[in-house]
Amino acid sequence: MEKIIVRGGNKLRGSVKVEGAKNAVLPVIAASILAEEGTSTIHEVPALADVYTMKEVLKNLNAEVSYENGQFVVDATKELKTEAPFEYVRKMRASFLVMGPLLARIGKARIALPGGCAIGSRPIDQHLKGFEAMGASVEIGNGFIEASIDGRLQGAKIYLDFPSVGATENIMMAAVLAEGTTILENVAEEPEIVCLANYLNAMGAKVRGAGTGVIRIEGVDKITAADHTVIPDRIEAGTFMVAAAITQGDVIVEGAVAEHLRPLIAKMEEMGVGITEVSNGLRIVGPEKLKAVDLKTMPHPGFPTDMQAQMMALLLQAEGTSVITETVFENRFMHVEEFRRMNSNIKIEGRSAIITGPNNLQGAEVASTDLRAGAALVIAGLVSEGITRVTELKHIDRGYVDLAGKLFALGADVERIQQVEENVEEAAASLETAASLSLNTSTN
Ligand SMILES: CC(=O)N[C@H]1[C@@H](OP(=O)(O)OP(=O)(O)OC[C@H]2O[C@@H](n3ccc(=O)[nH]c3=O)[C@H](O)[C@@H]2O)O[C@H](CO)[C@@H](O)[C@@H]1O
Ligand SMILES: C=C(OP(=O)(O)O)C(=O)O
Repeated sequence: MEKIIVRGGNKLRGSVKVEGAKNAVLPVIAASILAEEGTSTIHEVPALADVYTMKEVLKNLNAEVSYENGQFVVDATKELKTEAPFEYVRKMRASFLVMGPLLARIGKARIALPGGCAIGSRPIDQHLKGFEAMGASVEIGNGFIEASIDGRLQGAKIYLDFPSVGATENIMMAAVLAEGTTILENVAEEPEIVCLANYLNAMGAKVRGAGTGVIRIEGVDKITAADHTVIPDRIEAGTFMVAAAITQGDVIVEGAVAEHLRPLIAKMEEMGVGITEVSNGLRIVGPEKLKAVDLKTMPHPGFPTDMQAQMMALLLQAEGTSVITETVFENRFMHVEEFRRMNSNIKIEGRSAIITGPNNLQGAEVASTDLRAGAALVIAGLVSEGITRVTELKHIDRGYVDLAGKLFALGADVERIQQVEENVEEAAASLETAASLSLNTSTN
């Protein structure tokens, strides 16, 4: 079984470069299949498990794809197939983002129903409401969602009940080839939405208002491939900012865009962390003592849910009582049990976690429950007494390129190892898992 082993106590120093954003690149790759003509080259594409899954989804749809040295090249000019099987959607919900482009381009899509995951039930009703408003008929059966339209989608006025990131992206991609104008209200305003809109516009779409609460899309007759560079990953940047702060370190996070990180910067500054903009990113200086703060996760520009677990690790070290309220996902406190194994004082009351600190954290064997939880446990290990062993690294690999290696380069005592099992039962269980993993990933 692979583990990340952390021995706490080292202060982080130096520079770390962030990758292109996972949550921007996945919709951008999905959008690339809108192009009936030409080849798109997408730059700054991080080598993440999710990117390889998306590559398989596109290949399965009959697009020609290559991915080398951070460049993802897509030629989707051949006739596309309509189906994304459960094999992919199960590994990564973002596979569902090909539904909008397929409907727009070929009028039909059959995608496996995503189902729930560790952080919540994650329905897709808002995506479907958008497609139906544009004239598509949607049917659910046998674990699949089938959407189709005779002729072209029709522009429509659509109000989202919640500013869902995925629904905003999926509907936006469908609307670029619709007949007439689509007005999308109460949409997500995340930087990743702006990144997608910029790519769509480079391909000849007419999308206005991305980054605000209302997006207006004038349908066009044809989309042509284009080159695009993905924005830096604000969540990876935030993860290193927290790692620097918790160790009283002094780190430059290269590529961090302050504008994308306002809510995190504000909260970390309230805690006493020194943050300054420098020419190539952000410099983070961790204080000797951290102050407790309250925070609530919200859609952008509110505090990002994807930074909640990492901030919990930081708040464990703060003096006093902090309250974290998770409003975006109903079940995103799975890491609390793992933090408790590291000797921390956290109470859960409904959607809030009440943290009393500072905690005298102790190393333990803990499991990543999702990608951000995994990163947060590694961060907690950086200031724990003794050795922390983090397992279930497949989650971390969905969202971080070489997390252990990058922390090591900053001076942390961190390594990723393949541990030989100590007894026969464990070895057998591990072999079984490895066999099923290799079956699941054999297409990657
Ligand atoms: C690949 C990607 O970009 N993932 C991000 C994206 O996920 P994702 O796009 O799945 O997140 P959404 O913004 O859609 O989900 C937010 C909330 O809305 C609910 N909802 C969503 C759609 C819908 O049709 N109905 C509905 O009720 C979800 O269950 C959830 O409670 O945004 C999340 C919220 O910032 C981030 O945590 C994820 O990292
Ligand atoms: C929850 C996340 O991603 P996804 O929506 O891909 O599961 C995340 O990036 O923290």
